[in-house]
Amino acid sequence: MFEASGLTVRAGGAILLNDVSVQLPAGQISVILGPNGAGKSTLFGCLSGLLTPDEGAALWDGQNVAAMDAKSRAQRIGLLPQSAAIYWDINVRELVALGRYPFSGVSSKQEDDACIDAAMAATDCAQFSGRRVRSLSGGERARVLLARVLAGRPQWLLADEPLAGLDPRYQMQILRQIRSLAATGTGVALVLHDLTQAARVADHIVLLHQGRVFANGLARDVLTAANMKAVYDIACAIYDDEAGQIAIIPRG
Ligand SMILES: Nc1ncnc2c1ncn2[C@@H]1O[C@H](COP(=O)(O)OP(=O)(O)OP(=O)(O)O)[C@@H](O)[C@H]1O
Repeated sequence: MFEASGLTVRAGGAILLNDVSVQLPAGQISVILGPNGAGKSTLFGCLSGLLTPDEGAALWDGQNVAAMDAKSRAQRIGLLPQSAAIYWDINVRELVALGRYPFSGVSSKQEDDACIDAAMAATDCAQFSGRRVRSLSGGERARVLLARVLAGRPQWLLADEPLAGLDPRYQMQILRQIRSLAATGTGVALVLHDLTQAARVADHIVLLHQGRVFANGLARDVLTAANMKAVYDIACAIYDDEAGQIAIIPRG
């Protein structure tokens, strides 16, 4: 269980998170939604231990993440940041292999190679193995960056917009992979912007607005027309699809 307990983050005279408390169970997919600037990436900063909140704490099974040893935190929590910037023009396999860095000295080359190969297969990146990362398209890079995180076999995956730039086929493939990770007990939290994708994949949704939790629960209860109007200031049509899930169509 991951828990945000009363997280408050302030910067530059603004309150980025304001007393945010949520529980994110392992083995489930939690989707964090909210408008631009709502505080989603700031929340991931706190959950990953990269950002120390001014008040409150991110707790993993009761342990304060900010106080964890950095190496063991990196071995357990895989963070896919929102920015897809790549600063070194190394080859794709080398970049994915960086996901094994927290395990240097504790994992064998054979184990590292198996993790790298599996992550590249899961994201369909093996075909680019020897390519320079800067020669890849935006969607290809996004998959490679996800592969780097998966190569670390995290117990918790925090992925900030993992579907950004992916075509519909790869969106579905990556969501299938993420679902199967959760089914094996991995904790998963995703920031998404596509409301229908969020409804499809989420076990539960946390809707942030202006640094606060506006709603938290099942997709059907959170993604209501009234909540979408209040948070995004948009009108939405909400349909039941043939699979018994909801589709949310912004109408303007
Ligand atoms: N150092 C800072 N000083 C002032 N405001 C900041 C600072 N850092 C971040 N912010 C603001 O905090 C808010 C939350 O940022 P955050 O990146 O968490 O939003 P987000 O929900 O992830 O947005 P997006 O959907 O655009 O990625 C934004 O309005 C941002 O401008």
